[in-house]
Amino acid sequence: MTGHLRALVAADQRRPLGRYLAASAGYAVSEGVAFGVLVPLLTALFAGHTATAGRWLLPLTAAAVAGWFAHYYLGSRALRCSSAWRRALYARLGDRLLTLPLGWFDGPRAGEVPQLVIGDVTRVATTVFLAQALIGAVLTPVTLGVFLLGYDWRIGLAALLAVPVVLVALTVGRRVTERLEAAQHAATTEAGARLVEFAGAQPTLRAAGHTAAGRADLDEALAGQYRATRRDVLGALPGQYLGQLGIHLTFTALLVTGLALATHHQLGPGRMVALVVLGISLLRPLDTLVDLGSGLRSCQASAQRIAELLAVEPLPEPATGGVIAHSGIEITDARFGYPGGPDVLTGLTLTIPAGRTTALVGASGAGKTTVTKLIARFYDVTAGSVRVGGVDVRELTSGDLLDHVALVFQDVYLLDASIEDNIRFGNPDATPEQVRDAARRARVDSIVARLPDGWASRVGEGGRLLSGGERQRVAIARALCKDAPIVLLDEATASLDAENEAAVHAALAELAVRRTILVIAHRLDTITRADQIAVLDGGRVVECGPHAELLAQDGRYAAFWRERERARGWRLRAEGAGPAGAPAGPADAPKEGLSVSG
Ligand SMILES: Nc1ncnc2c1ncn2[C@@H]1O[C@H](COP(=O)(O)OP(=O)(O)OP(=O)(O)O)[C@@H](O)[C@H]1O
Repeated sequence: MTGHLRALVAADQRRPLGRYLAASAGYAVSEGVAFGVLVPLLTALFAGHTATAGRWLLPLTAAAVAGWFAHYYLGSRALRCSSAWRRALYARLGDRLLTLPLGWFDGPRAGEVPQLVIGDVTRVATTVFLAQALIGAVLTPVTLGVFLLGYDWRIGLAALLAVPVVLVALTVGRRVTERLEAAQHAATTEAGARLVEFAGAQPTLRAAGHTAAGRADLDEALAGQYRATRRDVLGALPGQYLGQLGIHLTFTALLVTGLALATHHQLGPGRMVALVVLGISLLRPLDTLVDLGSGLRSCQASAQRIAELLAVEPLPEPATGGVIAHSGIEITDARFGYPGGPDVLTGLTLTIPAGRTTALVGASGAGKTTVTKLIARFYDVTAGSVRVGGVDVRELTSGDLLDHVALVFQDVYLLDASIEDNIRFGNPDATPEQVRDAARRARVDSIVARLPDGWASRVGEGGRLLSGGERQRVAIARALCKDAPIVLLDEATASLDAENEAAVHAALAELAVRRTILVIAHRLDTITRADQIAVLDGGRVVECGPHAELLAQDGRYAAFWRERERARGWRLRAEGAGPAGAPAGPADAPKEGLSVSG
């Protein structure tokens, strides 16, 4: 066991695993001994010395019985070691996932978690079985080699010289097969992906009347898969037979050596046959050895992925954090950039007063979401500070910070559970009355009224059975249920129908009572109702104040506002004059400058 694999064995598992490996070694040697004893037994039998042969039967039987018990013991031990290792890895991964910086889940590795937990852990745990097979494939031939050299150095030497030849033949054959299998696997994956894409695009393609579009890509991928499978089937055969050819040639060479010795009366026929059989037995496990090589490489790759995740450092935090004195937030001269990227915030300063609503506006990519993530400490600023309730977030425990903050994302993720459970998720200790009250205030009760099973209706994975606006209302109810004094909210950009729009606004108004709200505002209504509006540009707050004050400043915000007013007027005219279903105008077009919709 090497490198990352060894590093994944916990201290308390080392001893039982060591015992298991030692027992595997004992078993492998005893197998070699049992084969080795066959030689004097067969020699005596061929020579007609049945009494001598009978005497050799005793150690042979003893070795066979010991081997049987060892095999049984190893089987149950392997299962126990493997499942204990799997449990320990799950526990370590679970602990690590709990302490990973929240920002990690934003990054490219987050998508690998299911593969890591399901595939990689299982693969690493099966190394226990591979290790036993590996030990057998090495130690049994070594033992046989020792016996063979002791019985007849010439046949022993011939068999040992054949080892590298057979190993090279098997390895080359295996490489050829693996390369072809990899190409075939890639082609199959590609064809599968094209098929899924083709199926997924059907509604769009049919709606646009392009039923044949996308078919060419799919046909090409299927043809590629057929070609790769054909190459694999035809090309893998020589690869597979190359190794076998090596073994057969070696068998012939051993037989010729034995026959030559027997012809020159240097070896009896019985002994010659027994030694040749022993020589072949020495070479057989090499096939397994080469097979195990590729299995072991994939286990090591899995171990490396797990080790990399376990090595991700949590953000440092104190054992006992400071005391959050109020629900105001101060961001001072904050700089931040995502790993490997340019700075998104370049010295941002913003005071978010307690109990008030602050709207963040700015062009797409200006860093509005990033500001909320720094407050919830998904990441740490690289310079400057973020203070919540007067305390730097780095001096708070993550538990304390997240107890005070509720997050309502734009792409709300709901659990595939009932609406009630989804709301309770914000506060597992909430009473049924508190849950219903939060739901009522977030206008979720009207959603419940139209669902077939009422409160018990499941919302589907991610909440797919609800509309975007409805999902956000459930998320607001969840935040109300949590009753955190600070709410960070990314308003839905999706266009909402009139009922949802009104309900979301009513829910937001409930949320704003007594709470500090930082809202990434996309709607003019939300912006104008905010106590203050912070305009982000170039990684800084360039203007901050109430709507009327910012308009009076006649700066960036005022320019944006005039633009929106013009767009709204244009839209009203277009709606009044245009044909039914005509585009509504710039209000629905991709936004330039500040990101809001009217
Ligand atoms: N996890 C991430 N890793 C790397 N870069 C990121 C990540 N999240 C955001 N960014 C980049 O940081 C910049 C600011 O992104 P952010 O999401 O904060 O902007 P935004 O103002 O909220 O934009 P929008 O209004 O479009 O949501 C963008 O250039 C974005 O590409």
